[in-house]
Amino acid sequence: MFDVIIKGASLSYDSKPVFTGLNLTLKGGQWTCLLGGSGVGKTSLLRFIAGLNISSQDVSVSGTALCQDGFELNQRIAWMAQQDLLLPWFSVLDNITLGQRLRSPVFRRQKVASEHLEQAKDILNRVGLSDKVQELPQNLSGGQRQRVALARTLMENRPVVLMDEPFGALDAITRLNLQDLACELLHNRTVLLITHDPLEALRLGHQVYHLQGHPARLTDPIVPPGAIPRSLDNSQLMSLHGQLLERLRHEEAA
Ligand SMILES: Nc1ncnc2c1ncn2[C@@H]1O[C@H](COP(=O)(O)OP(=O)(O)OP(=O)(O)O)[C@@H](O)[C@H]1O
Repeated sequence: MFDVIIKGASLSYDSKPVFTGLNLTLKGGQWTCLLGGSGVGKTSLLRFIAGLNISSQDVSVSGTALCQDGFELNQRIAWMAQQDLLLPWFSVLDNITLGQRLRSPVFRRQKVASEHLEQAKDILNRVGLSDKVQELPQNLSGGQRQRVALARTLMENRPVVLMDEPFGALDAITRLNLQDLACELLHNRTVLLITHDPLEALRLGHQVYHLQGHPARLTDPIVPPGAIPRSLDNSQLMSLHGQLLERLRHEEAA
């Protein structure tokens, strides 16, 4: 397992800096959670790490995001967004194997290769959707759709997973269940999770950072005790939650 090291990350849109000189290490095989107010630059930082912010006339980018072992980072990343981004005319199976099919030679794209079919069925089983293989996304609940999105992320089988508020639109119980499932299935991956929810960050994060200010900077990390996903009946967690909410409230007001 390798760390992902972000050094001197700077990004401006139309000469307005969103963040400058940010340093952050995503520890290999651990979850790093990033909190921050709307518009502070969380998604921009995720895009920076994924190499999706290309310098142009309006966007200026500098700094590096590198794997500690020296290999290219962008081939090792899977991305999970808040919207499930499922194609409505494709079945669950076709949606989660889309990446594999797009990477096959053109004449084979219509059909899922047998090794991918087996892998997809195994993953759908693990996310509890083995009875929805041929279903269209419109016939699924919000939680089921996000489970398909998680299955698609797992199909990519990448060691680094960038998650942009993937549970944000779900009800409280579905959200807790999906947090637990993601934790189990992404065990040993290096995960960066953006969330607006301090409790989610404290349940899932080995390290929890807060991005704040203009240009944005990272606060020192909080390192909650215990294995993830942390239980909600853990009094230490609830006390940290209270402290973190107070801290966020004061920092936002400052
Ligand atoms: N392509 C763009 N061109 C110009 N400005 C942009 C562009 N993308 C984002 N911004 C601006 O950069 C800032 C950071 O945006 P970003 O999407 O990274 O914030 P965020 O913290 O992810 O917000 P949210 O939590 O609301 O999704 C915002 O002020 C936004 O308006």
